[in-house]
Amino acid sequence: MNKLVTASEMKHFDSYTINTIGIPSLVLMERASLAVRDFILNSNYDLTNVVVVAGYGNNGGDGLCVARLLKIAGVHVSVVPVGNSDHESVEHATQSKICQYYQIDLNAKLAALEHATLVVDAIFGIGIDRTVLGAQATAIDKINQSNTPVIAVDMPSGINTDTGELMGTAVKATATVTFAFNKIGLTIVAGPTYAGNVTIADDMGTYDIA
Ligand SMILES: NC(=O)C1=CN([C@@H]2O[C@H](COP(=O)(O)OP(=O)(O)OC[C@H]3O[C@@H](n4cnc5c(N)ncnc54)[C@H](O)[C@@H]3O)[C@@H](O)[C@H]2O)[C@H](O)CC1
Ligand SMILES: [K+]
Repeated sequence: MNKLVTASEMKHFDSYTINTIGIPSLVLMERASLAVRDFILNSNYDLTNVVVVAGYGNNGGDGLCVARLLKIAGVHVSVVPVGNSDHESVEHATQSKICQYYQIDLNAKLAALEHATLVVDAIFGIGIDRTVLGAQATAIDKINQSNTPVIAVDMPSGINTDTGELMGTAVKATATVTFAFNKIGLTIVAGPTYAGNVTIADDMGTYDIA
């Protein structure tokens, strides 16, 4: 039975894996993104036009990595950036630089959702810590209005990792691929409804220091 973790427990396992054991964060990001890519490629979703909606943290970094991996697999994919680029994480910047070598549109507009056949939600993961407002709330509402299948990266954006509560608004995902361990917030309150079918990518290599 896969354990259920909180955001802080997950962050503790991540940092132990990265800083003590020595698996680089970009390696974990690549393994997480490969799990999302495999889930998508092994599914029956229409991959004619995949749109990744990405924040500027590491959840967004995963989204950029997924976009690259799908492009390499021959999928037509574009990225809609959402949020404040001043808050870009180091890993997100690295993934953004890599994507530029694969001719991926990293500045698509939200209007791209009107023609998407599949949406990848990479706005927020376990780092969400306050009510969703502004550009991120607009993006989430546009995703929900698009009536397009949505694959959430790690968490449906807007759902609190620990409580399962809506942080103002949240992506209503068709399916969620969550990393290493299941999250408490995916199993209670609004989590199950907004997560859809949950797949746990439990072979990430993230160390479980019980
Ligand atoms: N567990 C693993 O093995 C791996 C997890 N990864 C991915 O990293 C994210 C967590 O990334 P992080 O940068 O800590 O946070 P987020 O990307 O979720 O959020 C970004 C950033 O946004 C700020 N924020 C929080 N709430 C709000 C809000 N309501 N409005 C605006 N901004 C907000 C806050 O500062 C956050 O830091 C995890 O989910 C995985 O997807 C690794 O990449 C791969 C391995
Ligand atoms: K997400």
